[in-house]
Amino acid sequence: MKQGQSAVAWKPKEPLKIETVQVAPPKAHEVRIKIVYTAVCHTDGYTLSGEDPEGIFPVILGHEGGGVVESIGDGVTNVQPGDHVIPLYTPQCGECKFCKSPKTNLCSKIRSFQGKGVMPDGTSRFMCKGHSLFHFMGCSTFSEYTVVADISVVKVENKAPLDKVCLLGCGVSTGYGAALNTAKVEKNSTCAIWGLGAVGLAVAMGCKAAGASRIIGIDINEGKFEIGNKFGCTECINPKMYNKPIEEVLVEITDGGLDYTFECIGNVKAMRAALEACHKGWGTSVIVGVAGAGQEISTRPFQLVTGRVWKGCAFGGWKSRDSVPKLVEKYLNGDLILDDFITHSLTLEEVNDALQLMHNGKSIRSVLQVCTL
Ligand SMILES: NC(=O)C1=CN([C@@H]2O[C@H](COP(=O)(O)OP(=O)(O)OC[C@H]3O[C@@H](n4cnc5c(N)ncnc54)[C@H](OP(=O)(O)O)[C@@H]3O)[C@@H](O)[C@H]2O)C=CC1
Ligand SMILES: N[C@@H](CCC(=O)N[C@@H](CSC=O)C(=O)NCC(=O)O)C(=O)O
Ligand SMILES: [Zn+2]
Ligand SMILES: [Zn+2]
Repeated sequence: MKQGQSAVAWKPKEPLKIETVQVAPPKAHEVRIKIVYTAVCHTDGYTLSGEDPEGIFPVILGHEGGGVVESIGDGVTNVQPGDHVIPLYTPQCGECKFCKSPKTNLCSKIRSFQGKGVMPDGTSRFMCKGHSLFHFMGCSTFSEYTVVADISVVKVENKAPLDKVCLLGCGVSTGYGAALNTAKVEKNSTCAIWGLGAVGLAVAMGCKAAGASRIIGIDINEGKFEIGNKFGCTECINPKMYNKPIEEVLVEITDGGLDYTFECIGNVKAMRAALEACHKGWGTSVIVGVAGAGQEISTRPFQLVTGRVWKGCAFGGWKSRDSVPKLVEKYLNGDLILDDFITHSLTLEEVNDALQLMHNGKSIRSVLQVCTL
């Protein structure tokens, strides 16, 4: 048993509490990790808000982490103690029908357990004050020690700074992959991105890398425009500054609509606007944002009949264990930005401040130091 500090979400909507948590040893095909850094993603705040249909409490949130393997269970061959690793909320078993298909990255091997907040044997490794705590997205990185399935973790080069590459555990990989893998943005194409948080900015980075000629950032927080331009937006607009729907504005200023649009907020009205801003005949809209419980998308079917395509992705469509080390390498070679996403460097004790900064639109990513290497 290992004992360490974790930020525990005892109930929805309540501040997280730093608690001493007992973390059981890894069972077969499990890995216990000492988390060194974790970032805070909008999805952590979403689940804490009580809007996640799969939200379950008490739980240790966090899924954008970097750490060092502390111990491994029987049968683990892909990592060993001392390895630097990134936990993966989208695992890759390599054996299920999803993993075998080149069409998706959604491994199904342990998804049902992950959604129930337990390890693949149906139990938790976390205990606090006599209570069992649930795992979150198969990662639970707001914790000094965590246990994950071996298919949910990948080794990265020791020289990769964990306070930066932890961002590849979710937001940056997601946005970058949404542009490159899901939309497959082409050279000289036109793109628009709703929501200039880390995910939307990473989409912009992907669109720029693909050679898009016009990348329009759309956000109600004009404080995000400067960083939007830095990540490749050729212009940024605030939908509230127009007296007609933003999709109409966009269709007008782009000669009939965009080639690719991306929703990176989790707002179903923005999802509709993003679809309807697409060019007739070929425009593709990618849903990346996660909408709250009970919300549904709608549009006139005519929008699809006339050739627009509506799709979405999780973790940017990356097959996780194959791709994350390559993204790390890209970062180390200077071909992928990570540092500029980090607006705040805090500690695990300051996790509630990090959540507040996110909700107030003041941060892109806060990276929390959980312990020292
Ligand atoms: N599909 C997937 O695999 C993944 C999905 N997600 C989801 O992606 C979304 C974005 O995540 P993240 O970048 O971390 O979130 P952030 O909160 O950092 O960014 C969202 C941005 O959208 C802006 N915004 C809010 N409402 C509107 C609106 N009506 N119109 C235009 N802009 C708006 C926010 O403004 P303000 O600054 O005022 O808040 C903020 O700048 C979330 O829904 C998250 O859950 C995240 C990771 C993976
Ligand atoms: N639990 C929610 C859905 C949440 C969701 O869509 N999560 C994304 C990742 S968001 C990361 O920050 C995801 O990977 N989805 C695919 C999956 O299999 O979960 C709900 O029940 O609506
Ligand atoms: Zn996330
Ligand atoms: Zn699989």
